[in-house]
Amino acid sequence: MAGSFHRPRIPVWAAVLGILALSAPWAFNYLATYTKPSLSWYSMIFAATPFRISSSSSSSSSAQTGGIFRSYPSDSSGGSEEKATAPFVCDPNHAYTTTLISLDPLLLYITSFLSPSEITALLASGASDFAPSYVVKNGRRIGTPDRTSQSAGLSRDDPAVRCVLARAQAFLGTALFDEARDDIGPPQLVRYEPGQHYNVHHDWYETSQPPARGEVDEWRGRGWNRIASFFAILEDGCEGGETWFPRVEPPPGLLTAHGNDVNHEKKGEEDSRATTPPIWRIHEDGGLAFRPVAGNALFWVNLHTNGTGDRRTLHAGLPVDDGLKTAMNIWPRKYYK
Ligand SMILES: O=C(O)CCC(=O)C(=O)O
Ligand SMILES: [Fe+2]
Repeated sequence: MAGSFHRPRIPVWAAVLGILALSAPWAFNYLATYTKPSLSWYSMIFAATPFRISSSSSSSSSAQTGGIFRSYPSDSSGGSEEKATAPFVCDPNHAYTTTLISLDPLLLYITSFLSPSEITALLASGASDFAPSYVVKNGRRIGTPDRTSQSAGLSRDDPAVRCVLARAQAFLGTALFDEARDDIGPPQLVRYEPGQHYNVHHDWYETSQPPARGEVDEWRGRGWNRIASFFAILEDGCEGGETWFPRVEPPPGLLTAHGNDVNHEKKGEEDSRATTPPIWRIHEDGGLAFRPVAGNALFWVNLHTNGTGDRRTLHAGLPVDDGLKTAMNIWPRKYYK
């Protein structure tokens, strides 16, 4: 019959496949939004799927931290996507300045220890490896409510990591670092979200640490301890999160010393000197507290000349109240006879 209408026949399997294909992106968005998966199954599925769900933040690159997708601000020195993905180039003449905070124990404040491009590269290098931070007790790694941040080990094969470690090693000089026997140590990133902290502690070990299993090198086969600490800030978009040294007494004039107002130079803000709080201050419970400023670092010596730990290096990462703080730890190892 002319004009009769024939309904097209769609096989049931084709209809089911079609519905699945249409709903897959929505399902992944739902998972990403309403679950906080630290689970590797999620990342595995996400990596395998042909879909990419765009982040709500358009002006930043994204990285994965412990299964949670997080945004980093784009490099202020770069900006375009092309620059962000350009290979890292180490500047062996990178300039920084130091302010002597305390002579005994030795504590220095280093301004511009890291450049913006180094920060970008270091964040990218550790981005996928964040896991709950631990402490080492009796040779074992344990989680503790004293340290609630997330940490990510950094590969020493990464060009940016190598570049910064070479700078740290040069900083130590021959007084603190013997190239033939000491080791700059495995570096790590540490990240604090609101409420996270690291209670008062020292970075040195009560007893020197055993060498890596199977180590036969004449020096590296001996015991070691952390001679010094570098604590460099990568991301400072937070309230709170000061690094506090309760047993370091400020020498006279320190609060108004050069270096305590450098933040305005870094950010290029003419009038921020009036509105930006100083970088270091006297803490209400004694000692000195340092506000996190990206690019800058604290450096202190942990051990007495006889190799025992200096208890005055006690310090804490005070709780981050809001935002995010990310930093890099470098703990040079001194090997002992
Ligand atoms: O977060 C801080 O301010 C200090 C961190 C620290 O002391 C450490 O990681 O050993
Ligand atoms: Fe520490």
